[in-house]
Amino acid sequence: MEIFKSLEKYDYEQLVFCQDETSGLKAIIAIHDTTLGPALGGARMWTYATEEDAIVDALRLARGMTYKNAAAGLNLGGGKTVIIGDPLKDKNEEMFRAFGRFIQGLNGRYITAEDVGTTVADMDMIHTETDYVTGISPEFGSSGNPSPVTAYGVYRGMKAAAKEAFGTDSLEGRTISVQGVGNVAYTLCKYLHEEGARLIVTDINKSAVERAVNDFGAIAVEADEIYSQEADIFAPCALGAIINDETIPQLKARVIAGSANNQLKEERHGDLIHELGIVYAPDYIINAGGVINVADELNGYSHERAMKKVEALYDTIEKVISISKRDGIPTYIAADRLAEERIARMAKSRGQFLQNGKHSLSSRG
Ligand SMILES: NC(=O)c1ccc[n+]([C@@H]2O[C@H](COP(=O)([O-])OP(=O)(O)OC[C@H]3O[C@@H](n4cnc5c(N)ncnc54)[C@H](O)[C@@H]3O)[C@@H](O)[C@H]2O)c1
Ligand SMILES: CC(C)C[C@H](N)C(=O)O
Repeated sequence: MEIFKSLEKYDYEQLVFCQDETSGLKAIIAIHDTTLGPALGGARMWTYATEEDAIVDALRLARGMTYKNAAAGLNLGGGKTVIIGDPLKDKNEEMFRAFGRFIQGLNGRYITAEDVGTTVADMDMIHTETDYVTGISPEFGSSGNPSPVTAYGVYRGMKAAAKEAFGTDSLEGRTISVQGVGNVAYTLCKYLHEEGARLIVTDINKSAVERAVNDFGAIAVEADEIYSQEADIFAPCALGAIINDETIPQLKARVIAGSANNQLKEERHGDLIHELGIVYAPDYIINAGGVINVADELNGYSHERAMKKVEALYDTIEKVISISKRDGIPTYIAADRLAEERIARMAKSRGQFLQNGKHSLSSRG
């Protein structure tokens, strides 16, 4: 892999390799763009088949955070970490503390949080070494687990997308197929069930499926059957690249609205679903609830204030759909425009982020 070529492609600022033999830490921090502020993005722990896969994932996810944070109106840039390892077997305290020291070494250019495979407890361990971590335990004045708030944002965004497709935002009686019923999707299913939606779920983790079946009367299907279900809405809430050449022909849903990052395998898949008349709620718009919630810690966390902002993701999805219709472009391009225009406007008034003093994270316990 030609690393500098990969960085040049989307103008990444920095790629940091973190290695600590004692704890087994092997992590890659990608900082995409700090025009709007320090790069905030979660740390994903995953068993990557190759180091190249890990680098590619870190880069893709970091760029996604630049767009997510910009479109959400946050004064934050985009970054992400991948930690190479099995979150069920390879975690230890020294690993997260070593990672925390690497973050501290970046002096505020990167702030971390949870992502797939990491938890509030992991963030607390990182916090013993650095203040540049969010989503730590509420006892520190922090916002805790971002997943339920992400779920609320997805629920709100899904309603806005449903309004476009069906003329009403009520989800009562709608059939919604949910791929992956982990941290975010469990709470999403709760909202949907409470509104009277019919749920079809799948997960490679059988106990996650059982929980959704028992708690919400969901119908369980095999992992590869989820795309072809007779559903009104498809909610991808597992991993990325699931909208692709194999899955698009199977889809019957008129709306795609879920929490997973990087849902389109390639941009052309966004064009394809647009041509098919599917209303696609762009991933980084609809799943911004978690980052909006953790970012609120930088102002001294208020759950009420954060939830108000997350509620407004309904309006952001409506705005993206209206740009898409006005300009005759797919929603993923409309979302990119929203984010890019904000970054360009701010770039005129400020250059690269510099940590020039303190922010309110420094005053936490
Ligand atoms: N947690 C957040 O606040 C947040 C915020 C924004 C975006 N996201 C994104 O949302 C997605 C879900 O996040 P989460 O925190 O709920 O993660 P999670 O790990 O708790 O849940 C993901 C679930 O998907 C399942 N899964 C994995 N591969 C699958 C497959 N091929 N088929 C079916 N199920 C599969 C896993 O077993 C797991 O139960 C991720 O893409 C994440 O990046 C999460
Ligand atoms: C900052 C975090 C809550 C990030 C979250 N995992 C996301 O992808 O948006």
